[in-house]
Parts: sequence; structure tokens; C-alpha cells
Amino acid sequence: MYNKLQYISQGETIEQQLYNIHQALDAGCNWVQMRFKNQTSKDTFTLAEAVKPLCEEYLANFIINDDLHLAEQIAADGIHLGLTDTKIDEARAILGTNKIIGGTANTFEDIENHIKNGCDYIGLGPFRFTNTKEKLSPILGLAGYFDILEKLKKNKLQIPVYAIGGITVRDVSPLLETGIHGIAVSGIITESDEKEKLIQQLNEKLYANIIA
Ligand SMILES: Cc1ncc(COP(=O)(O)OP(=O)(O)O)c(N)n1
Ligand SMILES: Cc1ncsc1CCOP(=O)(O)O
Ligand SMILES: [Mg+2]
Repeated sequence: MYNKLQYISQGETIEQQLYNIHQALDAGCNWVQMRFKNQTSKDTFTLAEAVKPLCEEYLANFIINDDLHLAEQIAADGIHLGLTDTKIDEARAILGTNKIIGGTANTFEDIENHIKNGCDYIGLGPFRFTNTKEKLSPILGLAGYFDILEKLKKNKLQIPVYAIGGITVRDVSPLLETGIHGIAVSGIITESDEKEKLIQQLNEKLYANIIA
């Protein structure tokens, strides 16, 4: 089963991205989504080529945001696709069954469609407002997660769901009660001065009910 914590990278330059990803790995993250928006393909490729061996060294999963061609080219572990990105079934046809494909959802119907199209996990959000992403879909709040996760249970649909959007340590336990599998975070890890402590706190909460 997938790790319950996914770090979504931040940084305006290749150097900042590499620094932030390295720090997150050093602090204990073992799933990185490389999100480097509005850049040239040359720069995203250069970054991905540097991040791949780094993630291998830390035995971390490495997935790419948006860019299917890049994910294929560098043989990343997978990709995360939004509602207006390449369709999940197209990506599956190209990447095959061994790669991880994540899909963004804001509603129960989005999740239903993603499951039909062969998605591996869902990034459901936003939980709350965040500056990390522009043009946010409607905010779900805790009630939105309860509602959507309840519908999944009623319809006997199973897929790991990750909450995303402005999540802090305090949100983890209430979010887990809705039935989510894990969380995808960017800002709290990038901005933390005590990343190791933060990741330990997040993991303690995320894995609180799991017997080793
Ligand atoms: C885990 C996870 N969930 C949701 C998103 C958002 O994807 P998308 O809607 O395509 O927005 P961008 O990240 O591409 O701006 C995500 N990246 N990861
Ligand atoms: C990519 C994305 N999609 C919805 S919210 C979000 C950003 C999550 O980042 P943060 O944890 O900093 O709010
Ligand atoms: Mg996208």
C-alpha cells in the first residue's frame, strides 16, 4: 500500500526545487511529487534527471506532476494528473500497469470516473484555501470529505484517497476519521524550520492506528 504522506515540491528555480526536495527526503519523506509549474521543458527535464537518482538513493517514490511525456521519458514511478490534464485512461495506456497514476478529484463523481479509468490513488481537495495553487476548485472542508468518503463506502468503491490543500498537523486526525488514506502536502514541509520533527509528527498521526 502507498505511503500515507506525499510531499509536493515547491521552488521557482531548479536549485530551489532540488534544495527543497533534498531537505524533505533528508527529513524522512519517502514520496515526492515534482511540481515545477510554468517552466521550459528543458528545465523540467534537467530537474527531473537530478531528482530521480536522489529519490532512488532515499528509496522514495518519485512521481511527476502534469507532464506525461516527461514521466515516460525519465521512467519516473508515476504521474499526478488533474481534471484538465491528460486523461487517466490515456496515461494508463502509455505508462502501463506498473506505474502509479494519481488523479485530482473535487467530487464523488470525479472519483467514480477516475476509478473506471484505472487511477491508482485520488488527490481529493482542496481541504481549505491555500496559496500554493491558483484557481482552486470549491473548498471541501471536513464536511465535504465526510460526505464524499461516505458515498464511496455506500457504493462499495475502494481507492486510496489523499486529502490536499492547506493541511496542517492538527488536521490529520480529523481528516483520517473521514476515511482518507493519507495526505499530500507542500507548504508546511517546504516552509518548516524543523522538517524532521514535523514529518515525524505527521507520520505518528497518519500511522497511529496501524499495528506494526
Ligand atoms: C496529490 C495531488 N492531488 C491534487 C493535485 C492537484 O492537481 P491539479 O489539479 O492538476 O493541479 P496542479 O497541481 O497541476 O496545479 C496534485 N498536484 N497532487
Ligand atoms: C496542488 C494542490 N492542489 C490542490 S491544493 C494544492 C496545493 C497543496 O499545497 P499546500 O499543502 O501548500 O496547501
Ligand atoms: Mg495538474
